[in-house]
Amino acid sequence: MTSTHTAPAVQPGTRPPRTAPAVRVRGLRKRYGATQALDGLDLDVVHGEIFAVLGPNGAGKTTTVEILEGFRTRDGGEVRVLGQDPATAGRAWRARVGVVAQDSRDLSELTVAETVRATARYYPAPRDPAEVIAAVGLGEKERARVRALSGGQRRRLDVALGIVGRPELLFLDEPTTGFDPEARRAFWALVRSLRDDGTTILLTTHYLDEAAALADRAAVVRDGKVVALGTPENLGGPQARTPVVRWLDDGRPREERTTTPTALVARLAANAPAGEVPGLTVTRPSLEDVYLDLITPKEPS
Ligand SMILES: Nc1ncnc2c1ncn2[C@@H]1O[C@H](COP(=O)(O)OP(=O)(O)OP(=O)(O)O)[C@@H](O)[C@H]1O
Repeated sequence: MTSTHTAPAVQPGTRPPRTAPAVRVRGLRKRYGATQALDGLDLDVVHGEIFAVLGPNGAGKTTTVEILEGFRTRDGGEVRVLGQDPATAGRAWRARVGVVAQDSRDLSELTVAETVRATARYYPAPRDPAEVIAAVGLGEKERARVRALSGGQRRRLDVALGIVGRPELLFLDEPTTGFDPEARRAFWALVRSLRDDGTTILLTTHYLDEAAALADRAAVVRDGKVVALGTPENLGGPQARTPVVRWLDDGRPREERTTTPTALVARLAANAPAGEVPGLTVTRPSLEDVYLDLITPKEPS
């Protein structure tokens, strides 16, 4: 059972507006043995936006994010994160970057409050640990030992540890895995409040509704390359969201994409026996439909 909570706004920051991109990646390459994990990946993340990286298992999302975080080496390509190369950037740079990695950290004997306070000490201008604990909905658990937390609560602690240093840029790698629906919505409110506070956020997620709800822009990665880029509404281009009319013609399935589905349905109805078109449906592709289409390898025509 998860406690009810709303995400309070994080204190407004006073960062100056920036014109340089927060993240700039050109031609990123990484190979593990026979696997070409990244194959010339390009990415730009603008200051102050929530940017989602989408893609199937093994597409190269975590490899990309960990190179940007300075935790993995690259074989080739240019990378700038907050103006520096993460491969050589020092401690001052690291203090400006927040990381919520896929794997939970193991600090089992400490309490939630001790863990967040200990992490805050590493940063020059941390957020108030108590406020951060409340913001992630762990207020009632601050005296609990980390090992006694549920999986979803531990994930929220990961988020608290990622934001307590008041990062300019926050990496969230599949942050809501294991959250119940209410906790996800509270987390989304928290992420939006961080963005409104001026934090740039790079998010990887398998939840298309999460990307649609949060992202200002999204990239779809497949086979180590970006195959589509845009806002959640226009990803895949205008064609991708064109309504699809499906019906049965003498028992055989038919479908047609059209910007004037009403006219097509009227034509079909006029020709149908007794005016009923068998198996008729009209659907407007969702972000999930567009995404699944983008990641499906196409047969060469
Ligand atoms: N340390 C490693 N050693 C060998 N191969 C690796 C290693 N890390 C990743 N790979 C391979 O590189 C490719 C990209 O992996 P990566 O973890 O970046 O994908 P992902 O998009 O994050 O996947 P997921 O959605 O499953 O987290 C995969 O084929 C993976 O098996």
